[in-house]
Amino acid sequence: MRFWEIWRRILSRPPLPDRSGLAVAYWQSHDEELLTASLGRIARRLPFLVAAALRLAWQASARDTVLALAGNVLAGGFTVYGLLATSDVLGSLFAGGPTPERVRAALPSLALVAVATGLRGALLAAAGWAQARLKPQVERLAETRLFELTTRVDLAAFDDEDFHNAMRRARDSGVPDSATVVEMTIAALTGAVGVLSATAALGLLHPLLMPLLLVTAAPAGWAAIRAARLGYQAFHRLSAARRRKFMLSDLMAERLPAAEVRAFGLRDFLLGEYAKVADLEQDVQLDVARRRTAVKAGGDLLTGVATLAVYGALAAMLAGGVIPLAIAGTAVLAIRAGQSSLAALVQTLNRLYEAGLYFGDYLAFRDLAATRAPAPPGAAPQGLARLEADRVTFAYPGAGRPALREVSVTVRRGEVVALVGENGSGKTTLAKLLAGLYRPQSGAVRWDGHDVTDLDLRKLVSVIAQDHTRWPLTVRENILMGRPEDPDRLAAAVAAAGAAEVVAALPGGYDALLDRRFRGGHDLSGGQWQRIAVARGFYREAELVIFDEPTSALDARAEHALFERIRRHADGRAIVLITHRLASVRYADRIYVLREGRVVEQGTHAELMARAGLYAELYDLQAAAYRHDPPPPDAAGGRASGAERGEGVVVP
Ligand SMILES: Nc1ncnc2c1ncn2[C@@H]1O[C@H](COP(=O)(O)OP(=O)(O)OP(=O)(O)O)[C@@H](O)[C@H]1O
Repeated sequence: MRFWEIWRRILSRPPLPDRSGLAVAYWQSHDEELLTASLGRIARRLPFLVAAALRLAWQASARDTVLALAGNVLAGGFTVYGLLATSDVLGSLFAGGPTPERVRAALPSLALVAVATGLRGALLAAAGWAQARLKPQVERLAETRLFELTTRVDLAAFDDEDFHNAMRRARDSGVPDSATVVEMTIAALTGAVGVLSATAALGLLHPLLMPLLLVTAAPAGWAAIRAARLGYQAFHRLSAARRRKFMLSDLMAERLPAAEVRAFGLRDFLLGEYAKVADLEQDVQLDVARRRTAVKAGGDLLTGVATLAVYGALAAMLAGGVIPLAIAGTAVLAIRAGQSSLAALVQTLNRLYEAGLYFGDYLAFRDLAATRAPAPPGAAPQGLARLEADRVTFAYPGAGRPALREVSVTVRRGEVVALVGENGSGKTTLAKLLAGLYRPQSGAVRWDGHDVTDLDLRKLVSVIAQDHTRWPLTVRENILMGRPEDPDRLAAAVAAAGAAEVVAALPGGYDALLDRRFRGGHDLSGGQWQRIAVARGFYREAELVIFDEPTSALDARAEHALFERIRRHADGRAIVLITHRLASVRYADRIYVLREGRVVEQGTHAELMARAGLYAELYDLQAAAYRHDPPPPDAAGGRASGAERGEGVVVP
């Protein structure tokens, strides 16, 4: 009574110490449904996981899968054969007559035992070799499939926290465990064949012996499954915490944030945040270790009791004359062989079950990602005459309010269309919708009348993003971005972006590696990086080119030159330009002014100035700064008189 009480208390889960509210912090997600799934439901899931793993193995290498499976099954057949031959050996040895006679009579069966053991060993070795070859092939296939999906899902999936958590689980554990599941499936099959062989041998010796072996299976099986489940629950509970830990470790140990960490004295703050997450992780892991130990001890104890009962039953059968001594002797061997196969099987099932849960995450992520993958794009349009956003509304996943509401804009071939507005007004979001990177929740973006979601725009759109990626590649690769090299076009794009002197100054020129983390790597200034990013945009020769703040890091001369080139670049293509430098949009064919996700004004510079609205107000503020004027009266609401407007003002 007392034992059960103590054990029950060890197994019960005490509430985790909530250090600074981390256990319920916003980034920590729980999937209650998975955590509370019954053992029965999970056990029903195993065959599905095994089938999925074998399918993956088959696709990775059919030959190695067949060899691994067939080798193990055939080896099991030789186990039965060897045990039956052993029974004959014992029968001959326990028979009456002089000892040399009995040994001689046992020799043929002994030879058969030796042959069966040798063949079994050879088959297991061949199967083991096939299994070892299978592992890296399966892992590679699983990883390739994952990255095929992560690079295909729509951009909005990356703004979704649930998607991120699922991706992290699939990547960190699902992929390595896909190979483990395959390995354990084959090992479980080997163990099962071993147990079945021993059971079959016992059945052939005497049918009553058969159930005895299975009695020892129940407690160990229970303990294995329960322990695996505890481990998985801990992993799941820590999924979001681990993601935050990785993020914090990047902030503390990566080159990019290193300067700000020092400049802002963030060391103690970051270490403190890290300690909170690490404490939580440690608490959960210790809790699981404690409960796993209790489960294992209980399982071992019950297995010992069951083994005692089995040998007791065997002794009773022998004493009662139900089985002869030779059969009892072979039965002991068969039970021992069966038990060691059973122990291996339970261990394997334990690992299979545990890895299967993570592999289940991988499969679930693949399904989830497949639902987030856009339909295969249709044909690529031949050119572009008119691109139009028609009353588009778009909200980011989980965002309270839409970033764009009922926005309509039009860009025609040969035009430069500018999007202006204050921070957060929706310019970048609109540009991404125009490029077909996000899908609007209502309304449509049409490319010559066709919805962009039905078109393959990959070769027709060039986006020079505000937060462009600093690819850790060579200068050449940074500009070509996987396109074939055309030296003339490369030189023209680099010149147009004002990047020629950047390339010339780098040792190695186009072949210079732009990543200081590698030996011989270089880094560029913010403005130099921006020139490379602009060259990347020019190189693509797209029908639609989107420049999102292309000059934010450029010096005045480079900025002026770039806007001139952008205007020239519009010849034959459509340009969307996002910038806060309003002097540079004066020559745009049309300007759309956004405020809180809506287009509040549109027209040419002259029309918008005459309208005396938001655009004119922002323009005057900038112009006044360059003229050293005091800001126009009532800068927040009204604006200066028409005479004060910046038509004639020289703004760099
Ligand atoms: N990935 C995202 N997930 C959720 N909300 C976002 C995301 N990106 C932008 N937003 C929100 O959408 C709104 C519009 O952002 P957007 O980047 O389009 O503005 P913007 O006009 O380009 O601003 P800026 O001038 O500062 O570049 C903002 O309220 C912003 O907080």
